[in-house]
Amino acid sequence: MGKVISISNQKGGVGKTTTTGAIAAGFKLKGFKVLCVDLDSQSNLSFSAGAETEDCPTIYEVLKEEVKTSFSIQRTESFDIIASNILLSGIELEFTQTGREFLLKEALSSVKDKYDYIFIDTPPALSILTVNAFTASDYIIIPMLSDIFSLQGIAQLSETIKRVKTYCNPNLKIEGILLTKFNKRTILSKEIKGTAELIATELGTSLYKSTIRASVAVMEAQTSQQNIHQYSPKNGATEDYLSFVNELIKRGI
Ligand SMILES: Nc1ncnc2c1ncn2[C@@H]1O[C@H](COP(=O)(O)OP(=O)(O)OP(=O)(O)O)[C@@H](O)[C@H]1O
Repeated sequence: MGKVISISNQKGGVGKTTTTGAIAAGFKLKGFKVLCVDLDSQSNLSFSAGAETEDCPTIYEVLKEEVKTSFSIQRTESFDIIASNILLSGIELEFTQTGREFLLKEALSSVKDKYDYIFIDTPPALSILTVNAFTASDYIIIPMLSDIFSLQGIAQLSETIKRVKTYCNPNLKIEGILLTKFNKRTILSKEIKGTAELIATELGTSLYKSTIRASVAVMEAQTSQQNIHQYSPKNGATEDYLSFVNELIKRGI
């Protein structure tokens, strides 16, 4: 039975999509069966994996129960993926029925045993989509930018996780916090790590030993629709993501 892992932070641009794609491709490289679910209506993960987002079944049709989950899965070089579509942005108003928090969990139940890991890229908001992701997940990984503004909004994220644990998914666990675009060489880096450790403790989790450095190769790989491991295997950020995958495996995720 596949483990389900949400990559989440309601702040935009912190590296959720990049981290989802890089670790999913990293786990696949190690021989695991991997599925990604793009729950962000911007469809960046779908695009960067080279998946179709128009004229094909996406997570939108799956959540609306118009297609079977298995029919929406696309096979790409990087990993299998259920793509997203811009229509997802209107879902808050469309889905008003009781039990709407469980739609994704139910949709994934029929394909869970075909995969070792299912990674969910979540939108930059604490919407019904994020609640669906948390309800369907075993773990949450929180990517965080190495700046002081990252503190903002953590209380709301923590509150949402607590509510999902109480009402929808008591076994949900925050696996850890990952510092992204992190520059070890700056004078501020120690201070930022200290702050991130404090946030982690407050959330009842820990800061990962691995950090991800900034590199132009990340954006170049996404633009050329390749995963970072294919695009630039010797790049520093690629090495960082591989050590992160190894750290996750060591932690028994
Ligand atoms: N390690 C990195 N080095 C350089 N650029 C990066 C790195 N990680 C992410 N980026 C770039 O930063 C931008 C935001 O990253 P990403 O899309 O992964 O964040 P996000 O949290 O998913 O954003 P959103 O909230 O909008 O969905 C992208 O242009 C991405 O290419």
